[in-house]
Amino acid sequence: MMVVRDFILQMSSAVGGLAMVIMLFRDHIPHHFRELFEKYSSKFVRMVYPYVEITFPEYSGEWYKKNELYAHIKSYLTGKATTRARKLKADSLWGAKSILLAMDDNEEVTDEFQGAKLWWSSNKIVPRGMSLSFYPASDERRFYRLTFHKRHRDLITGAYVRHVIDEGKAIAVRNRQRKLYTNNPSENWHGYKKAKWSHVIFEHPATFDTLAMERKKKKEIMSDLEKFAQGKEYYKKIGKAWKRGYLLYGPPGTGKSTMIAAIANLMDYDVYDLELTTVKDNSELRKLLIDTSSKSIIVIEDIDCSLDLTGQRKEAKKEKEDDDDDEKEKDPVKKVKKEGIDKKGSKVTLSGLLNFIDGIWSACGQERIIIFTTNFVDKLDPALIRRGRMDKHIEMSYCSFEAFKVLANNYLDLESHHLFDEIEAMLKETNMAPADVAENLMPKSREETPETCLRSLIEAIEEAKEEAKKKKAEEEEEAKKKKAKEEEEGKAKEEEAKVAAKTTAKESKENAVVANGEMGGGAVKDNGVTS
Ligand SMILES: Nc1ncnc2c1ncn2[C@@H]1O[C@H](COP(=O)(O)OP(=O)(O)OP(=O)(O)O)[C@@H](O)[C@H]1O
Ligand SMILES: [Mg+2]
Repeated sequence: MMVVRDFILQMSSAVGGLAMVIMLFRDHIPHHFRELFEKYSSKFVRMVYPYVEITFPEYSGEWYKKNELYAHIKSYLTGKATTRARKLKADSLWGAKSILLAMDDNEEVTDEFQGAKLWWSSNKIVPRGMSLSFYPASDERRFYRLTFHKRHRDLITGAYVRHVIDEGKAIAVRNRQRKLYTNNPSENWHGYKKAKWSHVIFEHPATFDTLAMERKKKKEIMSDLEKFAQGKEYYKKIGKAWKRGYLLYGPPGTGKSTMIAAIANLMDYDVYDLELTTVKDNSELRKLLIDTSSKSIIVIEDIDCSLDLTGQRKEAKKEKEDDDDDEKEKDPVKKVKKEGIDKKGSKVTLSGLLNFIDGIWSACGQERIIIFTTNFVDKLDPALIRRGRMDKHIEMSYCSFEAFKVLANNYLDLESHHLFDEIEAMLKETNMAPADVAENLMPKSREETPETCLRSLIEAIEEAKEEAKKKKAEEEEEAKKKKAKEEEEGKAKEEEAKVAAKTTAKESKENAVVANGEMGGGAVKDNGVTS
């Protein structure tokens, strides 16, 4: 069949060549023959070449978004190429057990579907004038071409394409390595390494089982996630984009990052770790968003430190700084500092970020979770974390006894121990982050036993308790001093005010005397009384 098609292809190109020659002499053909000629020549070509071609480009749309169809076809053809293509390209997947063999450029494989034969070819368009280079050009355009007989048009454009997509998706899931992405600075969005995101294989071992947290809270989060994963139809019904926002807040070392890894592992999602400070402006932020895939978690860690997101209050401060501009112009050091900040700093604004989370752009792509983490939830603008944007607020707290038991089980394989009661009482009185508890529970040498680890934890809690006491005493002392100072300042101000009032009274008296003296020297009123 392949030979027959090649023959037909050659024939049709010969006919095309003939048509070209005729076109050249077209002007010499009498006018009334010309129309007839054009009509029948195209009919003739269609008769001789009864095949239909569909192309599937790698990038499509105005912003060259990655075409998901292309990715599905690639996965689908990976299976076919391994057994049928002559020229294969080994796609290495870091961390994968085996290499993936894909069709090389300009290679062709045949496929069959319900008795219909079809051909897939892998192509690329290299822009003209491109010099020979080992690396692919940035504007190289890749695409797959599907060719089939026109009598199978309905079958291929309907059932077959659906079959390719489903099969491609299934193959992708089987070969899938979850990825951890981070955004590239926009200077790297062009050229050979053009990509908005770089990735490594996601291999974090944290799970909800290993997460130290109260069982009830854990269960609640897990069922929220499961409900979300099954919510496709529900979100459609309520007219909401299929995404959910989580805000994880709490002191350092309480497991916020660990929780993100556990969520990714539970949901089987990719993770996009967005470094906001390298995003120049809102438009870049939007481009990054549309380049993320479905079934993913978009994370912004330490959101309070990432940007100036406290909104209006900071604006006022900025205005004040602008007022000082004259002064800065005079001081060269201040001037350089100010210009440096203006040029380097990210111009992503609060409203840009709000749009990123739930603007109309956020609906492109589906099944996405957005997670913010912070140590200082009170610092954030309420607009940023209101429900609907950050749907679920999760407090990651200091280690409770229940959380400790999970850690003891993880680190020491202990379900119970006679020291547990003591630890329970101590943890009630002292705040200690799970990270610190975990560090103490981890045996550092062969000699260490569960008992010694628990004892070292008890010591650490005692130390932390002492430390907290000392800190509290210092704070109280500081507060006392501050109060005394304020009182002293208040008294001094009062004294100053009294002195000032006395001086003013004295001065006004003196002025009155002077005025009287002047009036007495000559000003006589109508009634003859001097004033
Ligand atoms: N709740 C927890 N369950 C299990 N391990 C924890 C938990 N909290 C902390 N850890 C341990 O402590 C380490 C630090 O935790 P993690 O990085 O998740 O804290 P964090 O809350 O993200 O801190 P930061 O606010 O400083 O980013 C982790 O590698 C993990 O081993
Ligand atoms: Mg963290």
